[in-house]
Amino acid sequence: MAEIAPSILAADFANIQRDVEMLNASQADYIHVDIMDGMFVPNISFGLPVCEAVYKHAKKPLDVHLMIEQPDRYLEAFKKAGAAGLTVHYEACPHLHRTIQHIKELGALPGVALNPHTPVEVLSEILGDVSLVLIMSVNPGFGGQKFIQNTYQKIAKLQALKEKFGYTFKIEVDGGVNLDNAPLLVKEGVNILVAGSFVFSSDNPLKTIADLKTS
Ligand SMILES: O=C(CO)[C@H](O)[C@H](O)COP(=O)(O)O
Repeated sequence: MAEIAPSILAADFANIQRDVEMLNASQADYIHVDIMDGMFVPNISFGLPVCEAVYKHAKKPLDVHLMIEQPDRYLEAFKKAGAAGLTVHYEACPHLHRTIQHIKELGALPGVALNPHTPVEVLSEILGDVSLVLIMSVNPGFGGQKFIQNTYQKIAKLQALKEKFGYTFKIEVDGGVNLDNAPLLVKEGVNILVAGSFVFSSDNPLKTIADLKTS
């Protein structure tokens, strides 16, 4: 059964406490927090104060996805703002090993994310050091985009590497996730499904989260 990480990016920011409490009452396993800086990605989402506000009400661990340049500058601050897991982008980290060690030293679970065009093989020397690999199934920056079909074979390749070397990291997929693609994603090896608009724009988010979990 997959774990579910609804993305707070798709919540109603004027009612953030209400939406976090809905997630607390749901079968969600994490709350996914998307940080965008307008540089690494073209959009700006929100920063530390919103992360702190979510953390204040959250009863689920915060899975923080840093879509920012030079993420090392903000690791400690996001850990203090409530991050249980900190995921950085391979494409934003010239010294990825150092960055991953820094996240571990802070006491957070280290994750690495890949943009759609980046092959999984670039992670071969770091896979033993991370708790999570996040495969972007849309180009990062915006919620509500169309799922990229090539993601399936990318996940299959990552799962094959995981099995071959006995790694323990979880595979997370993010972008355009819905009930049509979730079953095949889980079959290919995905452990955590991130879903934003599909959850928050549904008539019954609690049921949508439950349905995704059993997909
Ligand atoms: O990282 C993200 C965008 O960069 C979002 O988490 C992702 O797009 C989820 O939103 P949706 O489910 O609406 O596609």
